[in-house]
Amino acid sequence: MKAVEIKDGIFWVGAVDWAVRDFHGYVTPRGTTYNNYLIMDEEITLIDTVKYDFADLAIKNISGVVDPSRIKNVVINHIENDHATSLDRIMALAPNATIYISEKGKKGIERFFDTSNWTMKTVKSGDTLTIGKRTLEFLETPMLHWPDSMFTYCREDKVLFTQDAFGQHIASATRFDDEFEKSDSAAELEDSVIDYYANILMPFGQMIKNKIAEVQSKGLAAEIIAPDHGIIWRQNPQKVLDMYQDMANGKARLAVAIIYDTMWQSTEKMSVPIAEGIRAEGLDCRVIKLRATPMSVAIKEFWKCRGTLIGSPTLNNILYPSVAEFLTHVRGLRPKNRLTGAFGSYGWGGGAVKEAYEECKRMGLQTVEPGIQIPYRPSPDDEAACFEFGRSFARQVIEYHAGF
Ligand SMILES: Cc1cc2nc3c(=O)[nH]c(=O)nc-3n(C[C@H](O)[C@H](O)[C@H](O)COP(=O)(O)O)c2cc1C
Repeated sequence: MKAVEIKDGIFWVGAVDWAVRDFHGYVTPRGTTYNNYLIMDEEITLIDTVKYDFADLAIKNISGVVDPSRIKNVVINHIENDHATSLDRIMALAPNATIYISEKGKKGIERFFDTSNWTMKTVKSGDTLTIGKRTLEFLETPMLHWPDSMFTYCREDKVLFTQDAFGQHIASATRFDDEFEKSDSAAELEDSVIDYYANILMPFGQMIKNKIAEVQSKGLAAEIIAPDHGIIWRQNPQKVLDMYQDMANGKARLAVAIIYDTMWQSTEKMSVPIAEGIRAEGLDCRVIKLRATPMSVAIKEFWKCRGTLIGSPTLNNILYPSVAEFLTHVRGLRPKNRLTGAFGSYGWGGGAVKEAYEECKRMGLQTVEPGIQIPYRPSPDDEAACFEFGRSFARQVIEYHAGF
């Protein structure tokens, strides 16, 4: 994709990665993009770089607008490998450029490159850089989602460059929200925003709320939100701000996810009447077998639903490994405002359901107890009990949801 002007004199000069399917363990069925931006002013300024193996593409895009040796400033909003690892290639072309970066970003970038010949200036919230007609203002956003992270705001054009925040893993020939909604759909864009938030930003809800408030209180009104992945928000930047605000407030669907695994299908057999019980109370229900589903999809579905039932057989007294992996992954994401329960089949002593509850409580999630455990194969009576368990859980999810 060639450079695309996103506002007079401001160009997207990134790269589309159509092929990536595993992004540090996160499944990206639609690939992704590494966005960076070139501002053509008296001092030509590059905002972020791209993942190292896309450096040639990005440099080609920059060269389509200007000779890269003329870049005067490089702003690094985030040092993660997919955004800053072609910085050496840019600095080789523009060795006299000055890098603007947060203090923590500087310390981090020194772990990636020999920076001894580079000019680096650290910036903090409120610092500004005048590049000609335009002034850039920096806003540190620590832990959104790394300690070094910051936003850069172009005052005159009202463009907010937000690195990973408000991004999505979508490779597309379209660059903007309005274009993508026409070529694909608004629903797909929304789902990608939720997917990204659930898998990357879930732990940082309170910080997100604080930062959105800070952006508003500082009057950094954004006509364009330009993230480092996926689609750029120009038609309706408020939409993604509202979505983030809602998710940070714990918004969820009044629905239940059944997330399970099974060795010999008994736990799976239990999931059927449980799902029917949930439906009998009028709730939507998603059933997800872990080894048949990418982890990031299971996490997204967990996050979307107000209630989740964890299903696991007992293996050697404990949780089935894929279920344990899922719960460990979710624990790191520090979920809030979700109701949980557990079920499973066992042979003799059991143990998986007890462990599932322990894990949910360890995360501080509210639980519905007891769960339901069936020795070996569920009988028709057991299936009836599973149906009632599903109904009862759904009723409690409805009650719990009313508190939001
Ligand atoms: C290798 C192996 C280890 C097992 N370990 C235990 C155990 O420690 N405690 C127990 O109660 N059941 C144990 N079981 C029995 C299973 O939990 C039981 O077969 C259960 O019905 C399997 O549920 P599933 O069909 O959903 O996989 C074990 C089964 C296998 C295959």
